[in-house]
Amino acid sequence: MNNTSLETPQAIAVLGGGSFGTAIANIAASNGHRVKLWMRSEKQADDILKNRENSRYLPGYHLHDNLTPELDLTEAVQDADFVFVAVPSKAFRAVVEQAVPLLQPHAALISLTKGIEPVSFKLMSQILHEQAPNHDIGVISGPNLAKEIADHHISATVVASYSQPLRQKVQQMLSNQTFRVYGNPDIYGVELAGALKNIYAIVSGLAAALGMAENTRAALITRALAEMSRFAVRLGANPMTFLGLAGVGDLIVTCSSKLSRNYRVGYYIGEGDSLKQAIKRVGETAEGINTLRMVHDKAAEMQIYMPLVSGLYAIIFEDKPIRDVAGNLMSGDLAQDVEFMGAGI
Ligand SMILES: NC(=O)C1=CN([C@@H]2O[C@H](COP(=O)(O)OP(=O)(O)OC[C@H]3O[C@@H](n4cnc5c(N)ncnc54)[C@H](O)[C@@H]3O)[C@@H](O)[C@H]2O)C=CC1
Ligand SMILES: O=C(CO)COP(=O)(O)O
Repeated sequence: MNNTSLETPQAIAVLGGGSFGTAIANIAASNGHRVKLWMRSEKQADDILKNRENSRYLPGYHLHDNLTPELDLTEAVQDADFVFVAVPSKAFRAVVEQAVPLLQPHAALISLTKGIEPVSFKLMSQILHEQAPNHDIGVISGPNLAKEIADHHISATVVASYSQPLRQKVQQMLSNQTFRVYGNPDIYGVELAGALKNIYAIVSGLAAALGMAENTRAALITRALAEMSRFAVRLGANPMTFLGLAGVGDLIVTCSSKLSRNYRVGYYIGEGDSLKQAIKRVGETAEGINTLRMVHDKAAEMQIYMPLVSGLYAIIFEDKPIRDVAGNLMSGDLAQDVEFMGAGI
């Protein structure tokens, strides 16, 4: 990574011109950096050049002049000091494989993606470590609905990396009056939190469509936190990470807002749509369905108790009636509230 001060404009590439890639690219551009936003669609790139707007993924938001759309991957990354990857998890490896041979030796790679690779159960940072072992690597995750960021609502996020200089540079590069970036060295925990919360957003959307009360929402979010930290600790993450923005913060927002695509998938299923209809109706990336499959299988393999994951899986993939699943959740063995306090209290 280069050591120039961030008062000097940095060359930044953002790979993926969807809603989150565009929102983060626009923050960096507005902070004075030179940003190339790599995208596949010529139509979208033209739209940005002519109208300074990504009307497909982030309609109604003006994009800063420092942001340039780019269709050619080599042009996008060859001079970049920092490369942010914002494509869905299923496309992540293929995009990174193409980009890495084109990078400057000092370039850092930062994932914005909240998912798990199908089949391999790898997180995006693990793919980055495999593909680019000589580059500094980080991830960004937190309660960050792209439209609210673009709307300049006060928001906060977390950059996680083993490299303290990289954390600090990303904090400086992206922070502004309405966006505040915190650091965390627990890259695996931050990333796992961002992926897992999508499952509970679907549960919460589904419950909301069925008339969930506020007590119910609070119970659901809190038990989701217990369940996801139990899983993450067994996989080697630090449970304390789940008390931060990437854990509690992101659970609160995605389990409460119709701006979350995962919440909407659940909501539409609760209204009676099939999974296929719900995904089509959302029309954008909803990582939680793949994550649900992956986590369900991993929890079974490692014998980790995850009643919300099992319940949602049974509703979506085994056609179990929602009422039966809710009944089972309420009649499980009576348990301790905060399990990391130990059994002796
Ligand atoms: N939208 C949001 O509020 C947030 C999204 N994220 C995460 O960011 C990641 C990306 O999501 P969004 O930008 O929201 O998705 P999106 O659905 O808005 O856009 C996805 C973008 O990726 C592009 N893409 C898909 N496959 C590709 C490929 N093979 N090669 C090149 N480009 C490809 C699409 O053309 C599109 O531009 C997801 O993992 C999501 O969980 C994280 C935080 C907030
Ligand atoms: O991760 C997000 C907000 O933090 C966005 O959630 P969705 O992918 O469900 O829209």
